[in-house]
Amino acid sequence: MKQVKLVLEDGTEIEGTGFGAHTSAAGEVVFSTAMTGYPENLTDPSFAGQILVLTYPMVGNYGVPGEELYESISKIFESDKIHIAGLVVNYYSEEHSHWNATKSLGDWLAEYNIPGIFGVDTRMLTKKLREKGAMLGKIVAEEDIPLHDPNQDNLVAQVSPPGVQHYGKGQHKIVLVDCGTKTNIIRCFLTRDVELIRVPWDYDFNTLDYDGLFLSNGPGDPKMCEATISHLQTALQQDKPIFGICLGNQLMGLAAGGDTFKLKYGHRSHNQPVLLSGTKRSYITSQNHGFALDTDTLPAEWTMLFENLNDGTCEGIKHKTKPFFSTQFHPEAAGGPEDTEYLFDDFLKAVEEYKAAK
Ligand SMILES: NC(=O)CC[C@H](N)C(=O)O
Repeated sequence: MKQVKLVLEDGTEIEGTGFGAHTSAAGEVVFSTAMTGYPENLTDPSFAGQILVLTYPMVGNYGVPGEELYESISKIFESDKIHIAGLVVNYYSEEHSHWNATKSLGDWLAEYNIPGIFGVDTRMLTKKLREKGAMLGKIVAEEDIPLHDPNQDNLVAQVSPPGVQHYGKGQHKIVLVDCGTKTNIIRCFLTRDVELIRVPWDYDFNTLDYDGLFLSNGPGDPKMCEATISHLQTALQQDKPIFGICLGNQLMGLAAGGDTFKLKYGHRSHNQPVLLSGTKRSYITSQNHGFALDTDTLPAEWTMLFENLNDGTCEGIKHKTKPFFSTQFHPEAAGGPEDTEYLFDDFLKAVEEYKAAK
């Protein structure tokens, strides 16, 4: 293992030990306070372009599970590769032990040419990111490289699949617009009565025959998804149920005529409290986002569905009369609490009602 360093755009330089691939990488440095779930986090396409700091002090101790398939998608991972640009941890546990581990975290990172750095005071680093906001940064091994802002790239186009795929044989035909979907969203649909048509981010789904539309999570600035927003504006003219998660929530808001903004340092953890509007009921949710919808910009036919109890930001919206709703948090979890998975049932109930009325 060799010495490497983490360099931030404010000039901070932190020495540490390299693990994973011995290479340099640049990206946006963000932190997650989730205590477990690195196999899920690292393969979540929403992390594309980001150098991820995990605040949990010991990482790697349960290794990395082997690949198993469920209906041709991964049973365990959230996509078929690692999407983060780099990983920053305090203590890397080189020795792992878990019943389904097949390799170490370091070997897995190396397989995808992703660098990691450990021996970093992640508390100090997280405080800095909280005070100054998410910053650009780089892990530097042998070769110095320039900083790079991934939010200037169309990351969704990079992670979205090239073609259409079909799954399941259920009675409700759902189109999943894949802007970088987590596979647990697919699993959540396939354990219900659904036939899923998974289409690329810029596919004109209005040409398809379907019962309900789903908008996935995905990386980067939602305003980059112009094609999706424009197709969605057509779908919003109709009455077919629409459900969106995370990036899907931001796209729903943008298509409705609202605006998004970049949060100072985002929400990335498994314990974000949200309030269901009009009730005193709160849920603990899994989150991973750096942007948010500005609810003040929502047109009059829309209303806030969930609110973040830490900072008051928008955690979901719904249309006042049509069956359209979306959440900024992750009802599919993976990792994190599954308390809001019932929203998939609510969506399919809306689909049933729509079909019955037709
Ligand atoms: N998980 C997601 O879908 C993230 C959405 C968007 N890229 C954000 O950071 O806010």
